[in-house]
Parts: sequence; C-alpha cells; structure tokens
Amino acid sequence: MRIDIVTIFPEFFDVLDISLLGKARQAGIIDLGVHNLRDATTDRHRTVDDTPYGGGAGMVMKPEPWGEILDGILASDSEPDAVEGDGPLVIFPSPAGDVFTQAMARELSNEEHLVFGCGRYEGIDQRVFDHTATRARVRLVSLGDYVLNGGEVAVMAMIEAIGRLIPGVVGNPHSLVEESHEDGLLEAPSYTKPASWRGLEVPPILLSGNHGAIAAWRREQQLERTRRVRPDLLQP
Ligand SMILES: Nc1cc(-c2ccc3cc[nH]c3c2)n[nH]1
Repeated sequence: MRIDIVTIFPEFFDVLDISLLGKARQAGIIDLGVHNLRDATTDRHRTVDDTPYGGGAGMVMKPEPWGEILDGILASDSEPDAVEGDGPLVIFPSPAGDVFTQAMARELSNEEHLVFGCGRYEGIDQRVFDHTATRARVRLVSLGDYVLNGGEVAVMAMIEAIGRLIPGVVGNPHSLVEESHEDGLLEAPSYTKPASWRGLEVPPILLSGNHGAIAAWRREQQLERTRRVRPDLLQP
C-alpha cells in the first residue's frame, strides 16, 4: 500500500518510522510519503490560510496550495505503469465525516493508494474537496464526536488501525481476530502470570485446560461486557 499524507506539520508523522509501521515500511509492505503543504505555496511567507468569505472567526486553508500538492500526488497514479485498481482514495478527517470504525479500517486496508489531507485552522476551502472529487474518490472521515485542532491525530489513528490489518504488518495474524470490534463485540478480559496477585485470582476456568469451556466462557464475557459498556453494538 502507498500512503501519502499532506500536512503543515510533517514532523508529526516522524513516529511512523518506528514500531510495526516502521518495520512494514522497511519491508516494503507500506510505502509512505509525507508532504509539507507549505512547500506548495508561492509567497515568501509560505501562506496556507486566509480569512473566511462571509466573515466569521478563525482562518480557512487556501485552495491553491492544496491543488498544487494534490496535483503532484495524484499525477503519480496516472503513470502508464500505475497498477490497475480504483485509483487513489483521498481521505480528509472532518467532524462532518463518516465515523471511522473497525469495519471501515478493514475496508480501507484493501486500498492500493490512500492519500490523507490534514486540515488545520477552521478547515479547508470546500472547493478543494469538490475539485479533488473530479479526479479521485474522496471521503470525509470523523474519528468521533469531539473536536480536534486538526487532522493529524485522526490520520495517525487511522493509519495505525488500517496498517495493522495489512498482511505481513502484524506478526501473528490470529491476534487480529480476538480483538474488540473485530467480531462486533468487545473483547473478553485478559490475564497472565502470576495466577494470584495482590489477593486477586485468575478465573479458574482459564487454568482448566478445557479449551471448549474456555472459549465458551470468553464468549459469554464478551457478550456481558458488550451489553454493559456498548449495548449499541448489539443493535441489529
Ligand atoms: N473527528 C474529528 C475530526 C476533527 C478535525 C479534523 C480536521 C480539522 C481541521 C481543523 N480542525 C479539525 C478537526 N475533529 N474531530
């Protein structure tokens, strides 16, 4: 998978050099490009924002730098040897977007080329979304019903959730199955040695060696925890 990120804070994504995603990049499983939006400006002050038409507080991100930088990123997909597919998907984090879920992460992990546009200030000129949609698939995605200062944190979370689902990134793919939200339920509680700790015991069933009974107990724990914490996940 090719991932491109557009941001005014490129250093924010230095962390993608380490851990699992760093290893995936070294292995060539993920190819990452981080682009500084200011490199697409033409004025001495490298201006990326301006006052909003119609008035209002704050500043809006200008369309020109976005158009320039996306020209360069999206052009690479029109090269003759570009792998067949649906072309790049351009994702803009936004409080007004579809809420990001594990199902969406799994869907997006099958994409060949993801482009993430990180807004700042009060957001990006609407024409950037409209024009980009004439030459690529565009999705606005929300991380949840709370307001961030920009798209970078949301993009980092999405890249982690998507990247770990790409074959070869996580060492033991079986570990991806027994996780919260993977089967629509929250995961069962986990325990490891010692069997007794500060007067707290590991549930005896987990020490029984009866794998069928253990699986049934874990399933019941998942259902009980989901009913208690996230009953919305059980709605049809
Ligand atoms: N789920 C969620 C996304 C955002 C978000 C995304 C982009 C920008 C740009 C400026 N402020 C932003 C906030 N907040 N909350």
